[in-house]
Amino acid sequence: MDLKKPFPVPVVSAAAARRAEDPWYAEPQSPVPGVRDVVLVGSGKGGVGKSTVTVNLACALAAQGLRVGVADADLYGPSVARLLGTGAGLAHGEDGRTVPALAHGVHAVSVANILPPEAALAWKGPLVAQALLQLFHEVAWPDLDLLLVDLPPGTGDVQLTLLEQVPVSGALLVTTPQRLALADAERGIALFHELDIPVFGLVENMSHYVCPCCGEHQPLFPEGGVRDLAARRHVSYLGSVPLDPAGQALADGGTPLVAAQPEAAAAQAFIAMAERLRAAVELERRALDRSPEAGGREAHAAFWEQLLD
Ligand SMILES: Nc1ncnc2c1ncn2[C@@H]1O[C@H](COP(=O)(O)OP(=O)(O)OP(=O)(O)O)[C@@H](O)[C@H]1O
Repeated sequence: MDLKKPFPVPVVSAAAARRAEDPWYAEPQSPVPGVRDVVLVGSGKGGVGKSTVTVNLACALAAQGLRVGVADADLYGPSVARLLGTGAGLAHGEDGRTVPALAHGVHAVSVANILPPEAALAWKGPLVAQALLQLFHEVAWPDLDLLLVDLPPGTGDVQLTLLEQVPVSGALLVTTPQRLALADAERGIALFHELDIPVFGLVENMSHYVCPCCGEHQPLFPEGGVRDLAARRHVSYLGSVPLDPAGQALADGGTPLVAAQPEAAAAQAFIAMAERLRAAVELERRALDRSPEAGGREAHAAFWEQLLD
């Protein structure tokens, strides 16, 4: 490969290019059969714990009685199957559709289950879109209250494709407290807001360490940045998750902390966040019920503003 040549990836995604040509462009959105709410879990940067947060929130929501699924849309680094311990091979129904794995009360499918692993990294625009939509329409999802979608980090083609083609109830963003991570998280919020997708909140991960001897909270980075970002961009702060080395070891073995040690400080943080997320999804539903048609957007925004005041 000639490294002096520009890397042959378009700067603007295929979806964004279409959008740029025609500001009114919108692909038809087809609902995911049987799924009530689709909630995206995003992050500005990679490695901030987005997949860890996704599977632990899913386990917590399932333990609270919701029917929950996780769709791993992280084409470039799918890790949900590993984190839930579901392995790579999935069954297929008589109609040929993939049947999600069930682990810790959570139904899960990863792009890694559907695609040959070597293919995904080399894919661009239309193929990415095609693969993603398979995840929603060629999977035999059972009836679900909530389908959490683990996105790749950043604000790229996957996000735009999903937002154009799958009806999404809202999103949450995971970040660590470092300033670089915060700057990218802010871009993520901006993308969702620009596309009128409610942001249910910010999750602060690996912010502190809880001493196992005395229970003291020791901050690992400068404090307050995530809360400030949430306030500045008018989104909820869903809470902070401590760095938990034991949880990390469990995750590597395919058992989410919430399932293995629900009493651990990090697990308790996930459980509390799951309750806040549930409440936010319900509020969004009520807001939509009040303003179901286009043109009711002001009523919808007013509803949220009133709650955030
Ligand atoms: N609170 C935590 N305490 C300890 N380890 C954590 C915590 N959160 C995440 N980790 C660890 O950090 C690593 C990265 O987490 P994870 O894969 O969830 O990040 P990610 O944001 O989804 O990454 P990417 O999107 O780049 O694939 C993993 O090894 C995970 O176990």
